[in-house]
Amino acid sequence: METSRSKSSNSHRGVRIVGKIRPFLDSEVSKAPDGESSVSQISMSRTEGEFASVSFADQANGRKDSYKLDWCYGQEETTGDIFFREIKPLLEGILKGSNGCVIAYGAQGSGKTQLIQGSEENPGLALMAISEILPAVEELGGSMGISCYELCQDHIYDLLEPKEQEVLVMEDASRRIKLKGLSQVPIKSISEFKKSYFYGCNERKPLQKVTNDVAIRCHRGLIMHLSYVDKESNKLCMGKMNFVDLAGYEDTKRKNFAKPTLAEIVKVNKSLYALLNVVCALNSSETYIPYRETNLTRLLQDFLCKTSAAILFTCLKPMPCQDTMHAVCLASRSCQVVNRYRCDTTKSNKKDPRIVPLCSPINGRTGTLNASVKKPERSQLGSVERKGCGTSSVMKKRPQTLSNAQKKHETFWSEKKVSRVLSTTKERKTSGTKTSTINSEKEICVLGNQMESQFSKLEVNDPVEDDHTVLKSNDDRCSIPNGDVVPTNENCNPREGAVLDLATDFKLCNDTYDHKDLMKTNDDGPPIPNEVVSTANKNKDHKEDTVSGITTELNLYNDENKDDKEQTPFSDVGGPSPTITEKLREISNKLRLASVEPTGANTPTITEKLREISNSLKLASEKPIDASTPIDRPCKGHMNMESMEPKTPRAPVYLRLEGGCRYEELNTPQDILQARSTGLKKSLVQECLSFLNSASKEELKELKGIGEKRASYIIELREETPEPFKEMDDLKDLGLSSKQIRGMMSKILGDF
Ligand SMILES: Nc1ncnc2c1ncn2[C@@H]1O[C@H](COP(=O)(O)OP(=O)(O)OP(=O)(O)O)[C@@H](O)[C@H]1O
Repeated sequence: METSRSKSSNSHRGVRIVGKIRPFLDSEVSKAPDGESSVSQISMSRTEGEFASVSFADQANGRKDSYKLDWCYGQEETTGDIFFREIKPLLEGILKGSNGCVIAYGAQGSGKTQLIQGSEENPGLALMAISEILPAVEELGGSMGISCYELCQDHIYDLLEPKEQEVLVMEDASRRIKLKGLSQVPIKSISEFKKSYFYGCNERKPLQKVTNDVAIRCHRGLIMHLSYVDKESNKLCMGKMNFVDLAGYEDTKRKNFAKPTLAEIVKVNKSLYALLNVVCALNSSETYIPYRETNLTRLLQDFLCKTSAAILFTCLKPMPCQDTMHAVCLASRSCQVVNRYRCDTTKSNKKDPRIVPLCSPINGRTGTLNASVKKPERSQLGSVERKGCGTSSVMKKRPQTLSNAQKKHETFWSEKKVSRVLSTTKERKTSGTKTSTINSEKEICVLGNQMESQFSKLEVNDPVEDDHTVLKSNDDRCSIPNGDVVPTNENCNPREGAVLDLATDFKLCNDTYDHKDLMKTNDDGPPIPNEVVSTANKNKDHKEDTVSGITTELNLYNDENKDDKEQTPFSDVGGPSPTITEKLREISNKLRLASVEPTGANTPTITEKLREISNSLKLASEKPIDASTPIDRPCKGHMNMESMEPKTPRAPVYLRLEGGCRYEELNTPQDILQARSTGLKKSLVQECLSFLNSASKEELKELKGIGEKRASYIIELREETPEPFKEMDDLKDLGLSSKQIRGMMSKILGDF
């Protein structure tokens, strides 16, 4: 009879995943008096030499979940059947000097120990194997030995010769695994084997466990070592076979475990995950196999590799239970049949090679899983339940797309952001008695720069449109005023967003100026009324009017904030309130007008214009104001409405620059004459300098103190730099004294 393994072994690459449904126990049958429970709700279908699928009927939901495995054995099939079909073919390889591994995996009480170890009466696979190998090795003139170990909480202990030290997993120079401290007991007969194995596994406890007596959930293993000298090649032939009875998989989320137990289960599950990841990686022919995750996988490294043959038995209880379904689902993910499918689908995923779209050939579900191996986490253990099968990792990757909860979260925060803007607006409305204005050059420059950059952004992304189309949204407009309309991500288009950003910046900008040290109150000075701005901008050209318009806008905006009763920056008295967006749009249009006008080399920029205005503002603010000054200073908390009204500009005044930006008003005729003569002197000096920069050599030589040498030198300087003389001090380079310079200049200018 051809074994199922031999049929499918042609395509077998890594670890074969085989299911085994154990028979019902008497206790399980007796629970249901009518015998209903004995009718298994687990069903399986097999395609000889291909695969088997295990299905769980979920009667509550009326659906059936199927998981694909390499093969599956039913309740009626005995351990002998399994040995004949699955293990016997393996033993041939072991006898030839290769390694083999048989692992029993599944939920608690699913029949793992029974399958591997069995009992005297019902021998398990290990006993059957040794019964087969031992006579063969003796025939070859070789010897056999066994080692038994227990793996508790990721520590390995020797069961046959218990010691204080735990067994260490080490690698030799050729990267072969050495288990330092694990004893090897020679076996010459089956009875010796039974004695050592059954006593070692069932009776004897490792020394550490006796003292601590904590861990009860452990993996247990039996390694059969065989060696003989091949008579043909005269070489030593060594083979190993590892039978592993894993601790039962338990879902930590389902039951309430005590703390030490929970920690123990978590450790067990972690190692199971690591093992299945290794199996996955092998079955997917991955280059990296994650052996180093746990001691279990490190220990099994020589048995779970491409040169060794391995079978993972997934033991199943006959009645469906959550742990069994988890276990078979995880095993199915590692199954090579599905992994072939996965390999095909990976090709189509070019964007992210780590993410593979999954679709179980059986249940047709899709999912996104991480092909890279991660350390398993407790929370992830339960999350794989009833998901699509087939991945190179049993770990799930966080979905790339946003879940509803995440979307809600993000919407919440974006709404929060907008409401923060609104609350800032409201705060401004109710902020009480403070009056504010932009009153320093720096502030205006900053604001100018901000607005220029903001509007230039708008210019690029936001071509001029009809005013009414600019800020349309679902709800007529997306506006901040009065907090009536709350813009959200959903109902604001990008254009509105841009304006909103601008509005936010604008408000932030003004918020900054709300700060105490930037405010003009009764304590530290008067607010700057509009008329000063108007005066400062009077007689300017159209462009300057535009800029002053902007300034007026800003002042209006600030002046609106002055109203301690209304304190509504966006509302006017007796009419519908223009929105901030409308105001900003107006400013935007004015700025655009200003920016599209042809500008000469000397045309001042908006910032420069604003700086000019700032200077004027400074001048006004620094001027001492006496009682007769027509500008009323509002008391703190009271708005001076008079200052809001348009005023006839005062007569122009003469100003004298006193270094930097400080101006001084000139009142007496003497002051005015002095100021004029100073200006005249400066212009005469400029005339002299331009003469020196342009006169011919002959003309230069006619000047006092300029001879042949100096004239040639001046010409040389002019060849290097077109205008070498820009200030009086530059003349000192010619080696002239002050007296000589004065004489030279009087010659140029002639007598007055
Ligand atoms: N093939 C079988 N025929 C009859 N009884 C079986 C078979 N397999 C398992 N059993 C019985 O089922 C029970 C549980 O089996 P076993 O102890 O092997 O499970 P386990 O998965 O090793 O449990 P644990 O995870 O607790 O070690 C035992 O009483 C065992 O006798």
